[in-house]
Amino acid sequence: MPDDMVRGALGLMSGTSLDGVDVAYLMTDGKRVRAFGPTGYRPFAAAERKILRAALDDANDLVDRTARPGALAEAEAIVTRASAEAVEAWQIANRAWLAVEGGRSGAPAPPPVDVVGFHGQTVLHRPEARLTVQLGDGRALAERLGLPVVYDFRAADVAAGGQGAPLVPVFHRALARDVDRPQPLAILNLGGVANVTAIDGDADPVACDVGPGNALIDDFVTDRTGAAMDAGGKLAAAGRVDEDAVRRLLGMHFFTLPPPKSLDRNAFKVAAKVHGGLARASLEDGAATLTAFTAAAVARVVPHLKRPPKSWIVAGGGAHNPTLLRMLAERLAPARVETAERAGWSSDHMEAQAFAFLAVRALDRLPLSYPSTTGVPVPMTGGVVARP
Ligand SMILES: Nc1ncnc2c1ncn2[C@@H]1O[C@H](COP(=O)(O)OP(=O)(O)OP(=O)(O)O)[C@@H](O)[C@H]1O
Ligand SMILES: CC(=O)N[C@H]1[C@@H]2OC[C@@H](O2)[C@@H](O)[C@@H]1O[C@H](C)C(=O)O
Repeated sequence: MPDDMVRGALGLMSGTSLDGVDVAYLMTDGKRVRAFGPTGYRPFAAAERKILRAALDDANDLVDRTARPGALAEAEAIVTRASAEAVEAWQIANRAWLAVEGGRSGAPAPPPVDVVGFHGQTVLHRPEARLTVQLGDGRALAERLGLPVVYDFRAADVAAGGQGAPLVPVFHRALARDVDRPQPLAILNLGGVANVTAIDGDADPVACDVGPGNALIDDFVTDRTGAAMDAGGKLAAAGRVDEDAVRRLLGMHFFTLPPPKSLDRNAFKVAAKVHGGLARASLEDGAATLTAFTAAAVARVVPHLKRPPKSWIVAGGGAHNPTLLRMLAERLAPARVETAERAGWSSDHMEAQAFAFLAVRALDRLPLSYPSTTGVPVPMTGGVVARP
C-alpha cells in the first residue's frame, strides 16, 4: 500500500467532560487534510454518565492498566457500545453522502470508511507512573463494525517515558499548513483541560497541556447552581476577577515547568478551592476568577516558548464562551485571538477529527508524538490496530 494513500477515516472522541461521543469524518493521507466530512454525536445517558463517574473514582487506585475492577468493566462496555452506536448512526445518517463521495473516483469505489480512530474514555492519566488508561474495547468495536479500528493511542508514548498527551499537535500542524496566519501560530484547545500547539515554520510543533480549561468553571457552577456550565460566560461577565487569587494559583509548580507536560482533569481542583477564595466568593465573582485563571494559565505558557505566538486559534467547548475569549485576548495582546470557525475549522469536532487523522498515521506507522510534544525520546508512532 503506498504510504501517501488517501483514506477515509472516522474519529471517535469522548472527552473529560463525560458528555458523550463525538464522531467526525476526514479524508487524509495522514499528512494533509484532503477533506472534512459529516460529524455526529452520541450523548451519554444520565445512567451511563453515573457509571462513568464511578469508574473515574475506581480508576484512582489502578496500578495495572489492563485491570477493570469495580465500575470499570461496565464503563468500558458503555464506552464501546456508545462508540459503536455513534458510528452506526453516522453511517445511516450519511448513506447518501457516502454513496456520492464513495463513487467520486469511479468504479471500483474506495471503501468510504477505511479505518476508525477510537480514543476511548480516559479514566486515569499518571504519566510519571507510566500509567494512562483509556476505556474502550477496540477489538470488540472492530468486530461489531466490521472495520479496522485503531485504539489505545497513548500507551506506547507513556511506556517510552512520554507524557502521552497532548496528541492533537500533529493534526494541528496539518491544519496549520492550510491557513494563512502569521507565525508563530498557536492552536489552543479549551476542553476540560486546556492544551496548546505552537507552530513555527518547519520545526516540530511544540505542545503541552497549559492548565485548566473549562473543568474548574464547570465544577464551580455545578456545585453552586446544578447547571453544567457557565453558558455563554454570562456569570463570569457579571463578576469581578480576584487578581490576587489568580496570582496565587499561577504560583503553582506546574506553571514553572517548560513543555512538554500534561495534566489530569482534576489537577487544580483542590488548589482552586484553597487559593481561589471560592468559598467566600459570589457565584459571579467565582466564575469570573476561575475564567480569568484559565485565560492567565494559557498566557503563562508564552514565556516558555521560543517566540511569542503572533496568532491564536481557539477550539474546544471553551471557544463558545465569549467572556473567556475576551479575557484571553486581553492577556495575549497584541497577538490576534480568533475561534476555529474563523479559520474554517470546527471547535466542537477538532478532537474527533484528530483521532481520525491519527488512525491513518498509525496505519502507516508515521509518528504520532515528538520529543517536543510529549517528551518521548524520539518521534514515535503508536496505537493498536484491531482488524475484524
Ligand atoms: N455555550 C457555551 N458557553 C460556555 N461554555 C461552553 C459552551 N459550550 C461548551 N462550553 C464549555 O465547553 C465544555 C466542553 O468542552 P469540550 O467538549 O471541548 O470538552 P471535552 O472534549 O469533554 O474535554 P477534553 O478536551 O478536556 O477531553 C463544557 O463543559 C463547557 O464548559
Ligand atoms: C490523558 C488525556 O486523555 N488527556 C486529554 C485531556 O483533554 C484535553 C487534554 O487533556 C489533552 O491532553 C488530552 O486530549 C487531547 C485530545 C490530546 O491528547 O491532544
